[in-house]
Order: sequence, then structure tokens, then C-alpha cells
Amino acid sequence: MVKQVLEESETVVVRRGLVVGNYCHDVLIRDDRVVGESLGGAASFVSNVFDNLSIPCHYVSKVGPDFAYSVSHHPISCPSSMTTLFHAYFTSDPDSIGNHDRVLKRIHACDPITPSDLPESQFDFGLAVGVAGEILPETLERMLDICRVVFVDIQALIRVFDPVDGTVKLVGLRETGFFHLLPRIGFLKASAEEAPFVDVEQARKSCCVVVTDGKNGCRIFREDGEMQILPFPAVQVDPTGAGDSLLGGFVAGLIRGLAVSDAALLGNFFGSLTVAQIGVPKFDSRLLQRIKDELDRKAPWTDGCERIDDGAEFKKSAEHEEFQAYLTRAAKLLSTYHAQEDQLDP
Ligand SMILES: Nc1ncnc2c1ncn2[C@@H]1O[C@H](COP(=O)(O)OP(=O)(O)OP(=O)(O)O)[C@@H](O)[C@H]1O
Ligand SMILES: O[C@H]1[C@H](O)[C@@H](O)[C@H](O)[C@@H](O)[C@H]1O
Repeated sequence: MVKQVLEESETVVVRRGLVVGNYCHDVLIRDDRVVGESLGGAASFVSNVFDNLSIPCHYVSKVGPDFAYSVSHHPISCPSSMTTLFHAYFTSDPDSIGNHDRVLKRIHACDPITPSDLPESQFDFGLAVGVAGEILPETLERMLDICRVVFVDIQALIRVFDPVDGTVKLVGLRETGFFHLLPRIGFLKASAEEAPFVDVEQARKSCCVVVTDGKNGCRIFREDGEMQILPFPAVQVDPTGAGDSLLGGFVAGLIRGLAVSDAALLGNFFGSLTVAQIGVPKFDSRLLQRIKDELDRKAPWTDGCERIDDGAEFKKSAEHEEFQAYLTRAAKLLSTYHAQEDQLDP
């Protein structure tokens, strides 16, 4: 951890994180028409949340020479590999794709991230957020060695890709080379679609499992209990990256010293903001300021992250409903700002 001395009496403890996963390019296709193209990859959605909440991290991400985005955390450029590219197919008739919200095809995959790509330092926390199979078992093992607690997005571990057209399919965690590492993982995030491939009952014995469920919010499972965390209303434009932003908000909340239940609320909040925009969302600065003010009030930096893996009783915090009401009011204010702006600039 980094100690930043501000004044003689005031020392701010800044937790250092490591985020591992490739950036990518996403092409959104609805009913056979390209409706959007954007920067993607869980690392880019997570860094968007972290940067906006001033959570310092080191990022390890690979791209090819074709990478066309300007990002705040520079990726490793691989001269002989293309940037990871996904085509996401949506349809106006969800039944036609078996009730999935999308069909994903990996068109190109950039080089994997190996243990030697990771820095030779120790970190307070780490996030394994691969999207296209770039995190190898030995890479996750190295992360577990150098990070005090590791958050894993299950999509990094259980995706396989059709050898002909790149369609993303899922396999059981048990069948992967990652299964033996499960007892060392601190937090595991899975979507409702991915959860059956994890065996949540098994996983919750050793780690905290967060299962996201779109407009229904998320559910958290630990050995000593489970709880439902309510969502925030949103008008969904593009679901891409909602789970990544949820993870960013959740981890940021924990790092800032929130209880698990309140950190998950913050995660739901950032998930709901993400579905309202195409690609990596731009957050309103007034809204962010409100969130930061509330985090400072609830959990000043000096307390940071002691609760990440403590043995506290697993239940909603005493301030949970109050925090939920605060975030709901903040979201409503945002709609008011937008309505006023629309009136000024129709
Ligand atoms: N329509 C919605 N309305 C409100 N909140 C939403 C909506 N969709 C998603 N969210 C929020 O975002 C979180 C993550 O969504 P979801 O479960 O769809 O993730 P995901 O499938 O992993 O997404 P991705 O893989 O694209 O990152 C939800 O738990 C919820 O908090
Ligand atoms: O940008 C998106 C996003 O990161 C999603 O979470 C992931 O499922 C997709 O593969 C990726 O293309």
C-alpha cells in the first residue's frame, strides 16, 4: 500500500490494485445491422469506474498495432497480433437466440497475458478480468501470489471459442485448468447465465460469489448467508459491460471501506448507468461528485479496505437502506439535469 502524507497530522492510505485483462474492440450488430462500435473489454469498463472514483491501479492489457483508442492506462502493444475483436449479435426477438441477451463471436484474439507480463510487486488487491481466454492458469496463480485478495470475473476462466466462427461458449469451471485455484480466490463474479457453470454452492464455501442478474440487480452468496441487492432503474440501450462496471463499483466500494452489501449497491448503481449508453459510459461529473462526497462521509480513505476480507457477520449494513435511498435520489437528480438540458437544447 502507498502512504501519501498530506499534512503532518493526516495520512491517506491509498490501496494499490492490479487489473489484468485485454482491451478489445466491440462491434454491436442488431438484426444484421451494425449499430455501434466501441472500446470494450472488462478492463476498460473497470478502469472507467476506478479512474472516476480515483482508485489507483496498475493495468496489464495487450492490444495489437491496430488498436485505435486513446486510453488512460497504456496497454502492451504486440506487434504480431491483432487487437481482440468481438462481434455481439442482438435481436429484436430474443426468443430467436434462445433467450440470451446476445450471441458473442470472438473474431480476433490478442496474445495471452503470461506471468512474466505481471509486475514484480505486491498489490493490495487484484482483478482478473479477461474476456477472450487471455488469462492463463499460471497467470491467475501468479496474481494470487502477488495480490492480497483477488477478484475474478468468471468469464475470464470458463469461455471457449468455436474454432470455426469464434462463437463464445461456456464450460464448467471444474473442466478448466483454473479449478484448483478456486480456494484461493477472494471474490468471484458471474452473470446469471454463467452461474450454472460455476457450482455456486461449492464456490461459496471458500469465497464470496456475486451473481448479477440484469435489471433484477445481484445476489451475493457466502458460506454464512446470501442476500439480494436491489437494482436501480435504467433505460437499457446496450447491456455490454454492465457486469464489468458492477464489478468496478463493487471493488471500489470495498476498497473505500464499505460493507459488502453497500459495495454491491454501488456496483448495481454503476451497472445501471452502463446499460443506458453504448460502450464505455461517460458518467456525469455532478453525479460522480455526489457519490464521492457520500463515500467520503461514510468511509473516509483512512479506513480503506480493512473490510475486504474480514470475518464480519454477513448481513446488510445498518446504513444499507439509507445508502440505497441516497443513490436513488442521485439517479433521479441526473434525470432532472438531463431533462433541463434537453429543454435548453431541444
Ligand atoms: N436493465 C437494467 N436495469 C438496471 N440495472 C441493470 C440492467 N441491466 C444490468 N443492470 C445492472 O448491471 C449489473 C450487471 O448486469 P448483467 O447481469 O446483465 O451483467 P453481464 O451479463 O455480466 O454483463 P456484461 O457481460 O456485458 O458485462 C446487474 O447486476 C445490474 O446491477
Ligand atoms: O467489451 C465487452 C465486455 O467487456 C463484456 O463484459 C464481455 O463479455 C465482452 O466479451 C466484451 O466484448
